[in-house]
Formats: sequence, C-alpha cells, structure tokens
Amino acid sequence: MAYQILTINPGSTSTKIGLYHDTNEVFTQNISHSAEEIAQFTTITDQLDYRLEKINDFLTTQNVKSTDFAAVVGRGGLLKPMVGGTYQVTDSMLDDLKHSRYGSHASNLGAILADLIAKQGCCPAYIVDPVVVDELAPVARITGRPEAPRKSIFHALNQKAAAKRFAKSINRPYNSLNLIVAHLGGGISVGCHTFGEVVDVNNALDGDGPFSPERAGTLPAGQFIEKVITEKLDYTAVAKLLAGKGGLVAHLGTNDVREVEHRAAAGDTQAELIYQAMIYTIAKSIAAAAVPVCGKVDHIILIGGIAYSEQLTTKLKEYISFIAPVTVLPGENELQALAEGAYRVLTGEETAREYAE
Ligand SMILES: Nc1ncnc2c1ncn2[C@@H]1O[C@H](COP(=O)(O)OP(=O)(O)OP(=O)(O)O)[C@@H](O)[C@H]1O
Ligand SMILES: CCCC(=O)O
Repeated sequence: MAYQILTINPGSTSTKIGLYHDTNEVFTQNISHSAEEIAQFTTITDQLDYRLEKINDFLTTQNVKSTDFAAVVGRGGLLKPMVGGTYQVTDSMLDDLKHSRYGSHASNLGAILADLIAKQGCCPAYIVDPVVVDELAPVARITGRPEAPRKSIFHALNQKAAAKRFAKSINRPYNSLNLIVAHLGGGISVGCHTFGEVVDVNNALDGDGPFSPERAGTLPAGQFIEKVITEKLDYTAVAKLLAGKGGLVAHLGTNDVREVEHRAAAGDTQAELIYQAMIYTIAKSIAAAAVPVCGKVDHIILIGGIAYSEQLTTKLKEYISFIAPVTVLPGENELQALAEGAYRVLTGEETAREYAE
C-alpha cells in the first residue's frame, strides 16, 4: 500500500498543502491569507492556531484523516545551519523555531505545523532542505569583516530539488555534476552546486547578491550606513529595507515583474532601466558562481516564478550562455520536493538526519 504523505509549505501570504501517495500527487491546495487576516497577529508564531485550523478545515472537506498519514513534512525555517537532507522534527528544533532564535520567517511554521498534525495522527514529522542548508566552502564564508561572515540562507528546497530533477533527466547522478542554480522569485538566490553540495550561494534574505522584486541585494555599504544613521532607523526598519521593501518595490513600488514588463513596454523608461538592471545583477551573480569550479560548469538552471518570463530569460541567456548551456525550469515544486524527501526516509533510501542539540 502507498505511503500517504501530507506536505506543508507556509509562505508569508499563503499556506500551501499537498497530499501524496508515495510521491504521486493526490491534490495540492493553496490556502490564501489576506493581508487583514495576517495583520491580526503580531508575530509569525502567533499565526499558528489560525493556520492549523485552516489546514484541518480543508482536510475535513476532503475527508482526509490525520490517522492515515505515514508522515507529515513541512518546509524548514530559520534554524541552526545544517547540511542538506531530511530531518526528524525534534523538541529542540521546535523550541528554536517557536522562539525565533535564528530569525523570523513564515517557513518557521512548517516544522511546527507538521509536528502538530503528525501528533494528531501518531506518525513522524520531518522537514526537508530548510532555508539554512549550509554546505559553504570555507573560503565562501569569509568577508572583509570577521564579525560578519557570509551565511547560507537560500531557496535550498527548490534549488536542490530542481538540480536533482535535472540530473535525473540527463541520466547523471546529482553528485557528479557542477551546476549553477538560480532561483528567481520574490527573493533571488544563486548557488554553485558541485558534486552535490552548494559550496557558494548568496544570502537571499539579508542584503547579499542580486537585487530582486522585494530584496535589496548587495548594497554600497557606506551610503547605506549614512541613510541608516541620518534617519535613525532601528533594526526592524533596516531589515525591512533589505527584505520586503528593497529591489523593485523600492524603485517602482511593485514586486510584480509582470507589471514592470507591462510598464516598460508602455514606454516607462525608468521601469525599463530598473528591469534591465535587475537582469544585469542576476547575470553577474551567475557568472560569479562559476568561480568555485574554475568555470567548469556543466549546466545553468533557472527556476522560480520570474523564470516564467521569456523576455527576462532570453536577456539573461545573452549574458550567461558563454558559461554553460542554460535550462529554464520555471516555478517551484516545493510540495513535491517535500514529499520526495519524506518518501526517501520512509522507504529507507535515506536515513532521517538529527538536528544538532
Ligand atoms: N509569467 C511571469 N512572468 C514574469 N514574472 C512572473 C511570472 N509569473 C510570476 N512572476 C513573478 O515571479 C515573482 C514571484 O516568484 P515566486 O512565486 O517564485 O516567489 P515567492 O514564492 O513569492 O518568493 P520566493 O521565491 O522568494 O520564496 C513575482 O515577481 C512575479 O511577478
Ligand atoms: C531565502 C529563503 C527564502 C525566501 O524567503 O526567499
């Protein structure tokens, strides 16, 4: 009999869930949360009961019982750095997430929700490739300030899943390839995957890498400090400028690339300039990601919502095709990737990893 696996991916404005029989999708559902609903809660952890109720209500409408689950798997959040893989949800992991010890992010709710639903059904709860997957080479961590080393915070789940899927499509093991994977979404991360490890990647959350629809990316530090000091900004305000109010939002007041393309096509020269600049910074990051493997890149893979734009990927290819062939796999397949991660453990193909105490 097939394993029944429930997957949960909490985002800032939605909770996506999926039911799988082994790794075959039975259904997926995007439960949207309006800005007004979310605004009732002070912290992300405060949203827990509200999101749990929404999931349970939906499962009831589908006649799905938690006692039928073989596993419940959530997207992993801001935790201690860890290598990629499937992790058992533990009390110390839950404690770190509930207290936002490593930062606040909607994905922090993934493990907590998975644990609560798994307890209803007496089955194990897992997370897979959380945003803190850290396989950086020692040199990639060093910056010009010892107190500010580079952190590995990126779209690990989608990047790893896409890289493995691509490897399978060309009948090569993931850990035999040098790949550059660029996740182009609300945030942008560009990873160098060499022999199955992401040895270099920008921190997509905290002012590092290309700018994106809503993130600032790397900034001229001196000028930015001047703004912070002059305007006496506190930590929360500065963090918001970097993630949420950066990038296209800061320049053009929208995080929607489609809208920027429409504006540019209608003759808005500022929209056109910012759009082209975003592509240019993405291309530079992709070229930089060829350095760890001395340019010996087998393939470049473009993923995430923005990769649906043919206009953008065409321009990007003009810049980067000199490095390696480019494949576009638009969107994200995170619910499927979560199911696959749990399935590998349920079938014994992989052993669940333990979160460091
Ligand atoms: N067909 C399209 N053409 C151009 N841009 C698109 C298209 N579809 C989606 N996008 C853009 O993709 C971006 C959102 O991507 P995605 O859904 O991957 O992000 P997210 O899940 O919200 O955030 P993140 O990827 O950082 O977790 C938005 O800027 C949206 O306008
Ligand atoms: C960087 C991790 C995921 C995201 O919020 O974009």
